[in-house]
Amino acid sequence: MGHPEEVDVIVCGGGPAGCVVAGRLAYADPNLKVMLIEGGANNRDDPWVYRPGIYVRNMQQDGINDKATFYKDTMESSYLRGRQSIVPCANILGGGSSINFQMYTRASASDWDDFKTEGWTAKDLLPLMKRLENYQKPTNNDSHGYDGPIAISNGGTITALAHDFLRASDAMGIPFSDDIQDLNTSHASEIWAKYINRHTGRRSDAATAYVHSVMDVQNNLYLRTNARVNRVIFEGNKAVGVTYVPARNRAHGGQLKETMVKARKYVVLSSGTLGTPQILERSGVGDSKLLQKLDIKVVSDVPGVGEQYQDHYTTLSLYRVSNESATLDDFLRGDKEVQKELFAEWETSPEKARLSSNAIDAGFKIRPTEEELKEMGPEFNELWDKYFKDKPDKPVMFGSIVSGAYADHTLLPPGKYMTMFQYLEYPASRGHIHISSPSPYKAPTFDSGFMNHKADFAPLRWSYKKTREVARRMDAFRGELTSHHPHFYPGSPAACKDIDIKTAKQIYPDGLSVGIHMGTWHKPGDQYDASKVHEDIKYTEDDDKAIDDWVADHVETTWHSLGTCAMKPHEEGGVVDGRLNVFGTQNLKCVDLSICPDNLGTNTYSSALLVGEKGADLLIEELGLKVKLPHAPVPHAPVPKGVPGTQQVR
Ligand SMILES: Cc1cc2nc3c(=O)[nH]c(=O)nc-3n(C[C@H](O)[C@H](O)[C@H](O)COP(=O)(O)OP(=O)(O)OC[C@H]3O[C@@H](n4cnc5c(N)ncnc54)[C@H](O)[C@@H]3O)c2cc1C
Repeated sequence: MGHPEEVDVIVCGGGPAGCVVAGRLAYADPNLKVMLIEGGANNRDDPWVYRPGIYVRNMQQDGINDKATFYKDTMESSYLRGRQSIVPCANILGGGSSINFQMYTRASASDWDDFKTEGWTAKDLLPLMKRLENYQKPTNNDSHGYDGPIAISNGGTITALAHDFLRASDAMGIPFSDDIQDLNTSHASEIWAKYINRHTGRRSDAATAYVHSVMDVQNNLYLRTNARVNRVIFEGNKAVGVTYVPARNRAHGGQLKETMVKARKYVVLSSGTLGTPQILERSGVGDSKLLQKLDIKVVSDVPGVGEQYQDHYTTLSLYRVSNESATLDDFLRGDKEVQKELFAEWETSPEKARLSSNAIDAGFKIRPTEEELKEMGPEFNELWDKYFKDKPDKPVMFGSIVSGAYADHTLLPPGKYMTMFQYLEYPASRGHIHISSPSPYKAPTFDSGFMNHKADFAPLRWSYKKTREVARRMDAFRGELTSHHPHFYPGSPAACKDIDIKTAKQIYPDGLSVGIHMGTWHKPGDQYDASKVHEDIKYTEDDDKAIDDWVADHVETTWHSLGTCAMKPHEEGGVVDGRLNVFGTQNLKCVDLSICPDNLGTNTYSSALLVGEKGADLLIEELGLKVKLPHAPVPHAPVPKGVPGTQQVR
């Protein structure tokens, strides 16, 4: 079917927010022509998308079929000891939801209230949070939904390591709770839920849920993939269409081959936090000084475009676990037999397969105690007083356990691992992204801003210590992988100890070299003793410095970019108003996580969907339509023989 040259609404970017907008609008009125233009490939029936357990592979960059765009800091950062950080972001239909780790969490109520925008309080948004969910876990509160298109469950399996982690966390003063995604809990642990349908064992991505579902039953949603939106076309300041180019320019020797599509009613930018500001700037909306320098005609002078880039920051620490532990390491290493077994298990019984999981089965949200606060230094305490003290629902850090090493296995010795993810939810640091040329093929100027505010070191240091104490108290703990920890002075009581000799000998029973070089290359850990009572490790100032250096060397994105087209007044650096209209333009909205004026304490897929639902409501209202509920039935990926073509809902 050929695509029309004019439609009613064009949605630029098929991430979670864009998919919600395009799908909801098209489903609301079969006569409304909606076009969704996505820079990456179609995700439909892609086994590297719908099988949950292979998500790690999506972070490989092979230059042929990349599912992500890798944004690299343009300059070396003095805050990262000269490093240039890399922020991968989705380049595929479904956006982050097609490649992400599928961890389900939600923002705290005060996060939305802090937007200070009419219609955006947590109370206003709660019905939309429910509307998007097909929640498949038992729960004891009324904040979840059951008839929406996005499935949330515990996946096919929960490892014993996760239970071990929860018990050890409890011993560290972090109580277990049924559900810490109730918008209020800020210090507790839980079985961490996943965007996986428990009936089908499939990833619950936004394109399958909102777009493929509608395209299966209606013909008014036009999907263009591998097409990069270049710019918005304006008549005066009214958006009347867009141009797009092939996502790769190799075919045309670098020449711009633009195709134009007209929009009778709206142009919606949903190209994500790093994509949307670039389209705005190429279209003449941004800081007039930058635009004039690049010879781009100014449509609206909005200096906030591309500013206030935010993320969450993570460091990962790796621990050895007992050889009996169930982990994904052999699968991830590429052991052919194990891969065959796990893929076969997933094919035959996806509802209980090990691959119907991300192996991230438990986690916690934490706030420091008064005692801990005293050790976190003046910069963080100032931030605490301003930001956290009066908002008891805001956690400072998240921590979660991966049953396996989230790492490049060629860099690791043999054996089994667990990874502690510790991530900072409300960093004070800020970055920016701006185009460096009017060409959509030229890399932008990007500064992630990671760690450029000193207050961000203390919570990362604190949570490293906290997760280390949890790890040491776990039954499966068998040492620290020293290469993936801070480099403390060898004589410090805080110095890491690696695998104990007994566990090492189990790995290489006939090995002749196990345990040699003790004290130089290998400082072995103590042999496992179930009766051991653990004392907290004491850290000196030098030890803290070692942790801070390690943070600077290794801190990285959690892929939770937001904030570059903030919803706040123009004079305060805002880009959109409360109805998501871009200042100084007509018929142009931004609907994705770029609109967040402040951070959200959550893994951000839930929030991207929510912003999409809110944007869809605003558009549907302005078009004089009504949202059609429930949404179109969500298809399987791919439809297996003898199984109904839709996912079951509760
Ligand atoms: C590797 C990774 C792991 C993550 N893990 C989790 C997790 O476990 N749990 C969680 O809750 N969240 C996670 N997230 C975050 C979550 O997926 C994102 O917050 C969410 O996808 C953001 O949605 P969005 O709609 O704002 O933008 P995006 O998802 O970034 O979507 C933007 C879309 O626009 C397209 N695009 C960009 N520029 C153009 C252009 N010029 N023309 C056309 N199309 C364009 C992109 O290809 C992309 O599809 C993860 C993200 C990543 C990348």
